[in-house]
Amino acid sequence: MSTRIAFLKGHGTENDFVIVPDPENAIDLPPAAVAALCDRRAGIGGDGLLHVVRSAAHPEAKELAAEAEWFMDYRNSDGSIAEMCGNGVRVFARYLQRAGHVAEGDIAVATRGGVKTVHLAKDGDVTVGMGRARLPEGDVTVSVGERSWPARNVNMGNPHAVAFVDDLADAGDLLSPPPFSPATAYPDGVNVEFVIDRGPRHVAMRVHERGSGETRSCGTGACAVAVATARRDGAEPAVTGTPATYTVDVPGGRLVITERPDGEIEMTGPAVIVAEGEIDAEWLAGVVG
Ligand SMILES: N[C@@H](CCC[C@H](N)C(=O)O)C(=O)O
Repeated sequence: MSTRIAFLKGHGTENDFVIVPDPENAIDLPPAAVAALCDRRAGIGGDGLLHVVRSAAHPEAKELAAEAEWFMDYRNSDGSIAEMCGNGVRVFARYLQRAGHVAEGDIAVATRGGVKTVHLAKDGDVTVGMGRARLPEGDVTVSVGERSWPARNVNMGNPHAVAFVDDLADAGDLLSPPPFSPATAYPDGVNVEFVIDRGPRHVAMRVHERGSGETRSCGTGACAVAVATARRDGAEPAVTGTPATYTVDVPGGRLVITERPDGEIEMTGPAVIVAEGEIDAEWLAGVVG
């Protein structure tokens, strides 16, 4: 009889994740295993995978264990590692609540982008403190086919290029990563957001995620978009002393993002667990080879 591995499936604004609870870090998840699990036809399907591990049991998070009991070992659907996932961390917290590992209120989650505070109500939306944005200097351009746009370089722990376009359809089918220049701007690749205005402090975006392709939402991307739009609008909370709140529509829903005068960014949106089941460990071992 084959061993079975528990999993859950969840999403935040339709940015969907395979969740693998593994408190003691006992499950081997090489990139090929992650890619197989995230495969929408031959696997479970997801934009990424949330490996749920106690910080003390993970070499990358051990030193954060005193601050945060749980580590979000996030992987993109191609198996690559990313520093942070804003929708993922809200879904991760929702899972911890459902599993009885945490109660309502504020909880700390360790990520490769540092410890994040997530506010969990019993039901409803989940808010996460995303930290501060960094805005590296220098002009960046992104392209789709023959068209190019200037983009704002925003780092939310992970890299983003934010381009304002006339129409979200201008981004085309986004079946491959939009090329960018200069090549030195993003040595580890980049998430690219295409943005249009919808109204005062209200925008809509599409995103091509590094390691996952076009997704229906990206939390770090929505924060990057909010910050880039605020700067374009001349809103700089650190200078004005007034928080700036932007509504960001994504294909899978809506996120609300506030940048405070101290630079800290909060993002609020839904986080839902939709299913749970078991992975056949023999199948997984077979696909990894
Ligand atoms: N969907 C995520 C971002 C996931 C990581 C990204 N693809 C990267 O490689 O940086 C989010 O909600 O932030």
